[in-house]
Amino acid sequence: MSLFERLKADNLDDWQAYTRHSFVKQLATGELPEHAFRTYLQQDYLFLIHFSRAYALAVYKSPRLSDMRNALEGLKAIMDVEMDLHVELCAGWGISRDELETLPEASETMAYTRFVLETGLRGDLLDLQVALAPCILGYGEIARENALAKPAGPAADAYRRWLDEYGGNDYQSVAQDFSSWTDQTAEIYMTEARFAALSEIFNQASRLEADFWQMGLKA
Ligand SMILES: Cc1ncc(C[n+]2csc(CCO)c2C)c(N)n1
Repeated sequence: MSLFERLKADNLDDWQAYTRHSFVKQLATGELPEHAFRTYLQQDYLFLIHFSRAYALAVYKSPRLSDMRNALEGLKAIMDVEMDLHVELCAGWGISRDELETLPEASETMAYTRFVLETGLRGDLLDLQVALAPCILGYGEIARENALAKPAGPAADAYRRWLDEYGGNDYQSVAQDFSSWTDQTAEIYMTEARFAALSEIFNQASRLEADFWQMGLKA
């Protein structure tokens, strides 16, 4: 069993409150109001800026050169692929890259990103990877569970594009590689005594993910 599977099993209720959140369900059917998605995506752009910093911290916290390379690949995937999706979708609403960068940051965005950064700063690479795991593995799971969804309505194209991005083979292998990389780090740092503290980090990050969806819904 991978470390991720153990963490998920230990936090199943909070995990599903995140991955099966009504934001996700409404996105899959197309019922999600477009302004909810737009608010989410704009905040997510700011989120990804700080997530890039967290991956840069993962380079710094890497015990081996191979870990540094994995962290660097993750950093590049966010800055070269994922942020472009946001820019592309926001361009469809007439919002430029410059405007995205200067948006006021919501407290949900601040809470989640600074939690991840702080967890990485005070801990080792394994703590940081566990704080990143709900984000990276959750989106992979959400896209898989909704692979057959056919969103309807005015924002259907944007919702389909979003689901395809994370459901595609490229992203699915990013998620799989991240899980394997975390298992490799666990071989160095994991002890049974640490599991409870790691599970707490995983739980907090999963709840902050659910809050992030809720921020979009309440917009
Ligand atoms: C709130 C929030 N949670 C998770 C992701 C997904 N995500 C963030 S970084 C990353 C790795 C890219 O290789 C992925 C998939 C997101 N965008 N926003």
